[in-house]
Amino acid sequence: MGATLVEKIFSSRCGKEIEAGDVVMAAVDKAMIHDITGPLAVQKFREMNGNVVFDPARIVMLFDHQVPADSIQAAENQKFMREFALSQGIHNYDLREGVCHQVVLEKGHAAPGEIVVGSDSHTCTYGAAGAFATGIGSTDMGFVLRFGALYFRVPDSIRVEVNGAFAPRVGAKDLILDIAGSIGADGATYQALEFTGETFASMPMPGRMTCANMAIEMGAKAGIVPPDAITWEYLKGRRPDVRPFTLENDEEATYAEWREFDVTDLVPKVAVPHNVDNVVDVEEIAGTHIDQVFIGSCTNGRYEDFAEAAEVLGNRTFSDDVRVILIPASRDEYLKTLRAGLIERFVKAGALVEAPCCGPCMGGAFGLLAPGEVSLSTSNRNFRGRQGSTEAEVYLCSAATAAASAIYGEITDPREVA
Ligand SMILES: CC(C)[C@H](C(=O)O)[C@@H](O)C(=O)O
Ligand code: SF4
Repeated sequence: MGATLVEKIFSSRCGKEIEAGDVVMAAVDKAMIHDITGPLAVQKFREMNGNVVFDPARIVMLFDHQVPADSIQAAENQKFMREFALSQGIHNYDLREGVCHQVVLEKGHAAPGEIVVGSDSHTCTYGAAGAFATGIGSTDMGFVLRFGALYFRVPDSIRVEVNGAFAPRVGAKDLILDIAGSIGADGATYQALEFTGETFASMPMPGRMTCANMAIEMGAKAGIVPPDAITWEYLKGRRPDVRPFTLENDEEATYAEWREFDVTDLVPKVAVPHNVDNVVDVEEIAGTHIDQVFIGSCTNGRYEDFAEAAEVLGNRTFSDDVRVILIPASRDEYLKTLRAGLIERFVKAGALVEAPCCGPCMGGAFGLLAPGEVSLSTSNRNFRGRQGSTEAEVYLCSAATAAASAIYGEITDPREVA
């Protein structure tokens, strides 16, 4: 019998043949905690009589949701977490690097075949690097901090096969919105999405991250892209301890479903309020007035997103009627964007460029919307209240669509901006 990628990973980690549906105790390679969920996980760890963490080198701690601290409570949480890291000898911790998921990948904390957990739902992003990565709750994380392992019910997989080449100004975000629209916000609950086909095989890492990131928006436990030359190239220098090896699904693997997409005729897509699977072609809602544009987050806050936004912007400026907030997802991405001269261009065009953090993505630190306001955002969630008032609206799109719309103050098809 053949195995899916996820079954292969669990079989290899558990040292015996594992099938979807099996419940196994598996060791984790890395565990990620952040400023918001970390304190509760530490509390749970202590309640389990935790004194010393299982392995400080396998814990990654990052601050991103409320940085710099935006309230006394946030400052207290961060102080508490810093002290915990120091007392436990956790040195993979940083207060300045940026959005946790981007930083985990950049620092090589996730590699093919590894099992990585994080106390954040978008931990599934690391499937872009061929890892089985999933978000867990704080009680589970307390257990992981203590024992370095966790019970998993091995998910079955939906094979998402994508073929064709993208048209100009159409890319990974449009694809994953299209997939979310078709699978539905709960269409992959407790399953894994295995992203295959020629489109993924030629997709650079940033696009793979965007797609794996949004697996959870369909309810999936994980999203995974089979590791290939692109993955190994990305890991070069980040993971000197890992040598390339083959990790692929078997021809005869059993999938819960097999879905096929072709991007040849794909057009820019937008998820309209208030659900991620309310997906329409941009032209259907072109002209919708917007108050704020956010380009950033673990979904689309990478240099490539800003480069595309800059291409669309050209020598224009952003509309005076729109607050344009741009936040590179990490210091590395910020520096790349800075060195390319894009930050200066964006600032001159009227944007606010902030230091790496989650920003307005979940209506946390800043960039909140007033009742009746409309946001166009490159992030991953648009439910009511996500970016401020429950009476506000959030639309989700690619960086190209966000930039085009920011120029005109209304939702605009990026293909129309010559
Ligand atoms: C704060 C955290 C628990 C949350 C998550 O788990 O995803 C956040 O990152 C989000 O995107 O909503
Ligand atoms: S950028 Fe948004 S989705 Fe990503 S971790 Fe931060 S709040 Fe969650």
